[in-house]
Amino acid sequence: HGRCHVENRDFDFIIVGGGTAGLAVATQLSRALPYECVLVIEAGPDGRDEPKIYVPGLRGSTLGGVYDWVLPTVPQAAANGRTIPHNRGKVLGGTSALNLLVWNRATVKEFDAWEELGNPGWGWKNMYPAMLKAENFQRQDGIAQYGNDGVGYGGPVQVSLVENPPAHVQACIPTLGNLGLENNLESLNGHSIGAEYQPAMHRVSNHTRSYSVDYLPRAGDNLVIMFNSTVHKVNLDYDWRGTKATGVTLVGGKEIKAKKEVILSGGSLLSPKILELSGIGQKAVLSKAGIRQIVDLPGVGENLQDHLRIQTSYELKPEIPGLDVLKYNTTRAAIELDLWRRSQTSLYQYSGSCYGFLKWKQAIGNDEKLLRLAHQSVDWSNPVDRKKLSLLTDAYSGAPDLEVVFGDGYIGTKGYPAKGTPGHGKNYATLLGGVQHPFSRGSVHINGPDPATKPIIDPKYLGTAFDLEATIQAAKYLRKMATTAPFKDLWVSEFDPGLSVETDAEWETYVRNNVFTFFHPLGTCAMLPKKNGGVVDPELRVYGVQSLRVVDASVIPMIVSAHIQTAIYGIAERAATIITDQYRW
Ligand SMILES: Cc1cc2nc3c(=O)[nH]c(=O)nc-3n(C[C@H](O)[C@H](O)[C@H](O)COP(=O)(O)OP(=O)(O)OC[C@H]3O[C@@H](n4cnc5c(N)ncnc54)[C@H](O)[C@@H]3O)c2cc1C
Repeated sequence: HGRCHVENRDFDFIIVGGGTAGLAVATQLSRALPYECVLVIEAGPDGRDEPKIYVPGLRGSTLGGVYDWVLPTVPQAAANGRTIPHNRGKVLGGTSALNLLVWNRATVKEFDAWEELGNPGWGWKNMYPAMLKAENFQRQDGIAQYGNDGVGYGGPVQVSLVENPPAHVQACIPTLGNLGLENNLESLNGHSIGAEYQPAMHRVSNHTRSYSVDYLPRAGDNLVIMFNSTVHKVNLDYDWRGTKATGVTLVGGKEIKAKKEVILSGGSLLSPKILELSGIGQKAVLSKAGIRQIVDLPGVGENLQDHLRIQTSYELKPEIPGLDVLKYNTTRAAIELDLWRRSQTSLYQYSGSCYGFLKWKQAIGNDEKLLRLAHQSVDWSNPVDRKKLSLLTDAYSGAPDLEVVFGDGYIGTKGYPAKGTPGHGKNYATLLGGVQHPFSRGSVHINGPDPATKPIIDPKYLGTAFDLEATIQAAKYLRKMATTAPFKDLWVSEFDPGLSVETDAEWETYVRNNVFTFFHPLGTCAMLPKKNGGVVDPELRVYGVQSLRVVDASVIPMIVSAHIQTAIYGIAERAATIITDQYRW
């Protein structure tokens, strides 16, 4: 078109944040509305030529670096005052450029819960096809790890099962089988309970990360991206008739107009910040920060939910090959990277893991204590809590309570042992446990009027009696997995926490010192009725403001039992359909 140019002062749509959801919604709008100009404003650089991003085996190496916002929580009282860092992508693709590649899906009843919480059209019936649109499932030769149902074809994000899992990952299905969990070959079809290999966002042709930037080749030339540009706030016009978003102001003062809409896709820890800096939010938060309130919206930055994670780790027998060798042996790492570059079998192409999803009863037998604590931990006035409780107590909900992961390499909270310390030069397997529906609910708010200041993040980890006990039970179940064949025959010693940890009190201490995040913060601009703390309506429009939507993980009303990117792509796809229907003539 040529008429849509990055130097323009006005666009039809401005998308704030070129991340996971942002690039998906922007691309789909540009295709469906070819006569409109769509601008994506991304705070970070392009990054598509960065090996640390596109080599699957280098995943994790960007955390804490230049492509990461690094947003720490405030000290978490119930986690012994520890601060837990939240990594967030500050680069094209957002957090999909930094994440650990897991591609899985939550269950039918959980998406139906979103709908039942007051959001017509957001149940499984609509979310499932929207999620499938994002993906292209690739079957590799000779891989029988997945069946047929539950995967999509023809979408931009390339997903596949990964060849040659290491021995300790291969032990997953038989070990969980010996604990009574059946192999589930179609775990992405809304019924995830079982033991399963799941796809990774991995392009088979050249073994690279596939992520939200893979939407862009499908975009029209009416889509324009502005890099290294941070939005300070949304510009609002307001009078007695109401409030309307008219564009954005960048850090540095430049203003850009949006003739139709501003769409916030800054992610769950940064979209609330943009709303608050614009004067949309809770009175007390805004006045403390010295921001004049324009729209009173108490839900902004509240309802923060996340998956609780705990892990145990095992030093592998010397004859079991592991992936930590890439950390301690630079010569071997260089050889493997060279093999990867020449498209030959390499440790750097490996990007998968194997999982179990369970109800508590399957994991621990007697779940009475946990259910009792759940009843005590619920905020009965909160519909989201009541929904979580009903999924937890319904033995037939099909919504798992516990996720376990057979991870490759050392991924404990201490970090891989430094050179010269005990444990260096060894290979490890890490088992991870995730509590799927914790009851603690936190918040994220601005810390003053300066857009350069990081937000105050308080997830209140382990903040309820249920959350603490559930995390302890998760940790104990990991030990049970580790001591079950065939996994038990692969290791020589338990590195974290160490087999001396046995009593309930010892496990509690371990959990408080090591509880971590699965990096799934969400819910901070929740799609809920306003009276229930909602920030956006079922069309993702911010209450009380015309022409302003939020499209990212912030709108998720209730956390679901899966890694959340498939749900985020589904949200972006649905948002694009909703917006297009409004503007197509
Ligand atoms: C270490 C880690 C591992 C993970 N592993 C997995 C996994 O394996 N599987 C899975 O499903 N999920 C995983 N997740 C979670 C998942 O990746 C994220 O939930 C998801 O990518 C978030 O998408 P989003 O669109 O909400 O936000 P993001 O993708 O974070 O996008 C937000 C974008 O907005 C930009 N932005 C923010 N503020 C501004 C501003 N003011 N101006 C301009 N631009 C701005 C940011 O730079 C960013 O590009 C992981 C997360 C982390 C951190």
